[in-house]
Amino acid sequence: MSRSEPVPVSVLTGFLGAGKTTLLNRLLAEPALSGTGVVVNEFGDVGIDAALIAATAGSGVIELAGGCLCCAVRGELVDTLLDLAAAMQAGSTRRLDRLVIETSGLADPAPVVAALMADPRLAAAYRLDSVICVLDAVNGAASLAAHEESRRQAALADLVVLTKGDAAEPEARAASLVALRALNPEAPVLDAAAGEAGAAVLIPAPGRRGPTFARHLAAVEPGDHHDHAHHHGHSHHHSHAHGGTSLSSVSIRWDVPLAPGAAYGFAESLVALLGSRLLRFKAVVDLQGEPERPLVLHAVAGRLDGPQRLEGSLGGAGSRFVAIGEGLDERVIRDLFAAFAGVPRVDAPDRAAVEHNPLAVPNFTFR
Ligand SMILES: Nc1nc2c(ncn2[C@@H]2O[C@H](COP(=O)(O)OP(=O)(O)OP(=O)(O)O)[C@@H](O)[C@H]2O)c(=O)[nH]1
Repeated sequence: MSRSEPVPVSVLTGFLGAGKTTLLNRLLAEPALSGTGVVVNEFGDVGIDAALIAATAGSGVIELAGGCLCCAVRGELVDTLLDLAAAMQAGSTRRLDRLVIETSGLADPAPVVAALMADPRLAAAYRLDSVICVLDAVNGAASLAAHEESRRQAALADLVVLTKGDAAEPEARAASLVALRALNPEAPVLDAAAGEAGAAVLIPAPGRRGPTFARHLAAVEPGDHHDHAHHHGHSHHHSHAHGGTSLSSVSIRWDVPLAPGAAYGFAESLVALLGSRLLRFKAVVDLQGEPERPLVLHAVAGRLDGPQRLEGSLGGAGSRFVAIGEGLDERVIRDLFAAFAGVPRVDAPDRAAVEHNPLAVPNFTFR
């Protein structure tokens, strides 16, 4: 590809935990896709996906955490892409064959697509190739029914990759596809469980319909009462309010290596405490005595997946935990973590608990 030719871009979208990063890792391992760059966006304040992608594929990954690409960090995306284009042009960065932008699971992809198509500086350097939506065969129908973001992701897709077909009941898989078709009757569906989601996901077969201005820009029109606003709290907790529900994230960083039981126990307790209100939980954990094999934990839609391991250390960045859900109480989550991490917290609620506890030591008060 010549220096002046635009770099093809695929926007990889799909609801929280649908399997975007897992798919991307699989694609990046394909020899035909070795020249692929990645920009990954996360809702939580601490980035986890970049560590998972970098650890698996060893490719250059640019991380945009702390909000959704569609609003909170859209400006950062534009700046990042312009910087990358300038670096490729100057030859200080390897020329990419293609770029994948993995949006957060809560992002509306339409403004990202609009930025790529409408900004003349970006349009000169990049060419939007496809919008790929990852649809979870286990949780897809429920996500599409409950979340406007999920519906917009599905509606805008040129291509859908169905994930978790290996784990889904046939009824759940069929319901996900029916719900998809009601929103997007045309996009081809590749079934990852059937081995269909190879390099062709990013290198379109001749004849696969590409994105059109009209369709994408129509999807950007705010004609569907989509109310999308961010309210940033302090740096570890922010929310995403829309359509009457409020989703928020709580992020924890922890510098001291943890016992596997502490990390897993925290995750199990969080899932038990919050149930389906916990839309997503993910963690990379620096384990005591095993710095080269960090623990990876995922929960999706209130269900904890089996623990996984990374090969390679976290590079001194410490453990990171992110919970995303409805009505999260940051204080409760932090206290729960502290209990598993073995850190006593003598603060206001504990103090109240002891002072008002009928079993407390008589006349004991906090100073
Ligand atoms: N059984 C099964 N599990 C999968 C599949 N794809 C992903 N998962 C699991 O689903 C969980 C979430 O996967 P991710 O790839 O992190 O999902 P994501 O869409 O990137 O998540 P966010 O970026 O947080 O929205 C992990 O536990 C994965 O191992 C699949 O095809 N089959």
